[in-house]
Amino acid sequence: MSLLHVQHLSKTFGGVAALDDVSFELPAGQMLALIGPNGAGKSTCFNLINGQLRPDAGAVLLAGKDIAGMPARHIWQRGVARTFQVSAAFGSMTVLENVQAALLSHRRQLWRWWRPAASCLRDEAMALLEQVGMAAQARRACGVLAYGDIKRVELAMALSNAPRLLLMDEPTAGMAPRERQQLMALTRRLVSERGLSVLFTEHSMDVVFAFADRIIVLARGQLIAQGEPESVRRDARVREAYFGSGASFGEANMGSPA
Ligand SMILES: Nc1ncnc2c1ncn2[C@@H]1O[C@H](COP(=O)(O)OP(=O)(O)OP(=O)(O)O)[C@@H](O)[C@H]1O
Repeated sequence: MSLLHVQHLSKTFGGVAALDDVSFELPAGQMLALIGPNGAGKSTCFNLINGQLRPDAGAVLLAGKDIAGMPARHIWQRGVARTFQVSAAFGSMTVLENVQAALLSHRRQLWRWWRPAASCLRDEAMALLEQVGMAAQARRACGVLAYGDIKRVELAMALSNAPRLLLMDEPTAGMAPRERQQLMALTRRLVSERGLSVLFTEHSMDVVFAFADRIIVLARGQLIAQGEPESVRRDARVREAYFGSGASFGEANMGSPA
């Protein structure tokens, strides 16, 4: 059984079908890329899976249990975490404090925040920072970190509820090519080590084709292709959706689709 099984998911906004009868699966321990031109329905799909939106129809099975329409917090408690394009870390707090706050929030122990930060789940936070290669910078304020390092901290924060499924919304947006590769290689390692499943949206095709085990492609709310990277790269409907022609994906970096 797949960890995530999306079945016939639909969502309409004022007559616009943002997602139209979409179905796909994500097995445990895999990275699945969700791609498509602007307005294809990627964010809507994410928001339906993590409970920010209720579907008009369809199911979202997490390990066999339908979570569609549950409050976002309940879905998070069931092991669905998300990273955002916009930074979720507090710049004035240290790296360690940000991860401690994420751990405390998961356990609904915010009252403990009034104690000295050092006593709150310090070892657990440090263990997470070790995993993302940020332990050495634990005492630095997030506000002074390089962008790629902030992304690592956010990854540690997302891991604070020991997720089974991690949703990553354009994880490498705004990063230099080398930083992109490093962040996704780290994500890949976490997937292997923790048996995590990752669903990610991404406009950078070099990242998608290098790191996705499988790819699903949306266009105007409909799933138009899915499969392994090479078959998706060759798919005529995908090229049509991206370029409106028979043009092919470049070998390296496509940049943002039109
Ligand atoms: N809250 C909303 N109210 C009205 N229409 C919406 C809403 N959210 C999304 N839409 C519409 O649904 C469609 C899908 O939007 P969505 O944001 O899911 O696409 P996307 O693939 O994430 O796009 P992008 O790559 O530009 O972020 C678009 O036509 C969008 O205008």
